[in-house]
Amino acid sequence: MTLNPVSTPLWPAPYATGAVEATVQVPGSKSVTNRALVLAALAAEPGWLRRPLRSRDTVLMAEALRTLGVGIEETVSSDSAAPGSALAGGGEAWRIIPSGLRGPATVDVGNAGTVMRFLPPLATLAEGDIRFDGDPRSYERPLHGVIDALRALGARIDDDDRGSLPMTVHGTGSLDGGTVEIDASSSSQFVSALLLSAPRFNQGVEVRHIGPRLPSMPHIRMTVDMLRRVGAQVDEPESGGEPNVWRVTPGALLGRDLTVEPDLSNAQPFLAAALVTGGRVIVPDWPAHTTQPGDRLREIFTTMGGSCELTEAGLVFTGSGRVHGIDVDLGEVGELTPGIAAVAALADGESVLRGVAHLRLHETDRLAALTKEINELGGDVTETADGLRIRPRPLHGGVFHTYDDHRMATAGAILGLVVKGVEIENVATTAKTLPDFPDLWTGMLDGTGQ
Ligand SMILES: O=C(O)C1=C[C@@H](OP(=O)(O)O)[C@@H](O)[C@H](O)C1
Ligand SMILES: C=C(OP(=O)(O)O)C(=O)O
Repeated sequence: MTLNPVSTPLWPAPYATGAVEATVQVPGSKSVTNRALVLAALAAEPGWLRRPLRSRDTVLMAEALRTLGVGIEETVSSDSAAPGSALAGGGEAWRIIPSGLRGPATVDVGNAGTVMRFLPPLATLAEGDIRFDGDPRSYERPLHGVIDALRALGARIDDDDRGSLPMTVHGTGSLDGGTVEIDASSSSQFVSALLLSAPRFNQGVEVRHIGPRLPSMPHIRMTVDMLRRVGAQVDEPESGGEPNVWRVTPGALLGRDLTVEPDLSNAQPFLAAALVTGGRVIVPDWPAHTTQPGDRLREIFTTMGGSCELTEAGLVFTGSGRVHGIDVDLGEVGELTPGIAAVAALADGESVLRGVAHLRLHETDRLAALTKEINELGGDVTETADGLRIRPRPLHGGVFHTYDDHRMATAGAILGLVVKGVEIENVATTAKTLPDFPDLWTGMLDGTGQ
């Protein structure tokens, strides 16, 4: 793929004049919010979603479900909070009222992997034609695993033999389901997509992953965990099942009252700020137990020189003033790669990031984009077959292009904290999962930024 930097407004990344000391309330998880919306839409009764993430990806998901007939009411008042819940006293909640899914409809997936992969299985349960379209990049992102699997399970899909978007699912109101083999080595979301709607397939589903290694296992665990919480019966490898095989039994889903955890992958730049400036950042409401891949940051950023403690106040992450290189397989936590690469470029030794070849098909080709942009600031990054080799060099200011990738923008902001004169092109792309990023970032730096 060729990377074509575009010219959009430049955001001067704030430079930290000292150690960052801040408490940062991180908005809700994209991955949890979008799974919860799908499960609530498929439930047999209404449910609540509290502290949902409101970002481009989740609003696209909510809009798509509304287009298919699901009621999603937004409330921003203390009345919406369950007594004693984290929101009592104010906050935002969505009430989700399932109804018969119906077309014809057009779903805009934007560039949201969760929308383009999780909704086609649900669309097979709608009556009528559901057309899927999205950003130009969505045409390039892999979808064949979902399309081929749904066809094998009884669906009719018209994609002009592309195996990608745009496409139309000819929904008939039900899907046979059954056993299907897929190669999910390019995206774990293929597996999650099939499992999430499977309780509503006539025979449920048995998904057998037959390809090489499967990325992002914590996200598949999240899918299984959230399915079980709404009453689905799931057999999976990690509770004694066959390796690479997941089974979901058909059955009705419960409408639940769920409070969304902070997005731990979006906590990454803030923790990185403490690491690279030798400061301290507290992220309130860090869950003690979670399936989110961002929880691995506690270990990864500790290896890279920080230390952390889970306290009543949240996760307290402290930098030591030293940043170390790391040799790590990020296959399970690929979405953390851009932020880790940025920190690695500021370390005292070389880093090797492995197991993330599939990032070439994320929002942009992240391996190419990180290599190009860090090197243009004076860095020494090379692509390997499955990741990056990063040799820290003294960096200088310049424009950091983002290629419509929210995690490129936050990676550039991390560099800008300690490298004067970094300008982020199109910081607004952070709206994909964290529209508040520029404000949260400058707020974090009150007193230590310039
Ligand atoms: O299921 C999910 O919510 C996600 C799974 C992962 O996708 P891949 O397995 O395609 O990397 C991850 O990178 C993405 O940000 C979110
Ligand atoms: C890969 C990502 O997103 P998506 O859900 O679009 O795959 C990401 O958020 O890093």
